[in-house]
Amino acid sequence: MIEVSRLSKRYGAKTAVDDVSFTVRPGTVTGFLGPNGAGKSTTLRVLLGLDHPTSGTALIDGRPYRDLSHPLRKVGALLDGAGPVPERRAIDHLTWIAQSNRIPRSRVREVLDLVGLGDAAKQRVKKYSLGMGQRLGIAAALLGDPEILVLDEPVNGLDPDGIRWVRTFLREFAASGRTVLLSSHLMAEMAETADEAVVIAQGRIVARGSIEEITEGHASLETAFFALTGGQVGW
Ligand SMILES: Nc1ncnc2c1ncn2[C@@H]1O[C@H](COP(=O)(O)OP(=O)(O)OP(=O)(O)O)[C@@H](O)[C@H]1O
Repeated sequence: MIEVSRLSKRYGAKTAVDDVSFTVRPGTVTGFLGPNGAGKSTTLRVLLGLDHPTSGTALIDGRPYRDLSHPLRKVGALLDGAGPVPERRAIDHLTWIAQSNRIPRSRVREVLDLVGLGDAAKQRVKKYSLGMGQRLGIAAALLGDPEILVLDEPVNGLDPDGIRWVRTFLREFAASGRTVLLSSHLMAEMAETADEAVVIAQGRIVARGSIEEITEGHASLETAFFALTGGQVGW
């Protein structure tokens, strides 16, 4: 369970996240939606202990990320910009993460097979396509066989096959009773993948609930989104 409660984050005079509260329940895929600059990445960074909140809390099973005894076994994360060293082979990249987190080496092969990179395990990461890179990021998030996945824009750059693969994977992951929080700019995709959504604009929550609740009275999740966020440009 993820519980964000009255979370605020200011950078100098700029309020990036303003009194944000929401929960993400096990067994669901929850979409985190918002225009550019809305505060999604900031919220996820605080949740993952990469940044300190100005006030409020972001807890994972009742604890801040930094207090988890085996963080990778509890939460797997894919954030923008946290890529592997391009010269490294994929298998070495994952082995390094596994070893530094006391995860058995055998798990590296498992996650590579799980994301469909088994045959490309020994290629250098710089030879990977964008889609392969995203799969490798998801493989890294899965190393600890976590109960919770937190993914920032996981389908960015993926082709339709790749997008469908991520969707099916996340649906199955949640169906097994685990928890998924993912941000995405792709409304149609989010409507297919998520059960619940949290919509943020200018640092504040403007809607949360099931996709059906948020879409009610609108032609689609996308039109609901534009109505809720004031049709801000930048999408
Ligand atoms: N380190 C920082 N210093 C100053 N301002 C920041 C910092 N990080 C984020 N911000 C500002 O906080 C606001 C929220 O940014 P954030 O990256 O969380 O938005 P986002 O919803 O993830 O947007 P995007 O979809 O573009 O990634 C933005 O106005 C951004 O410029």
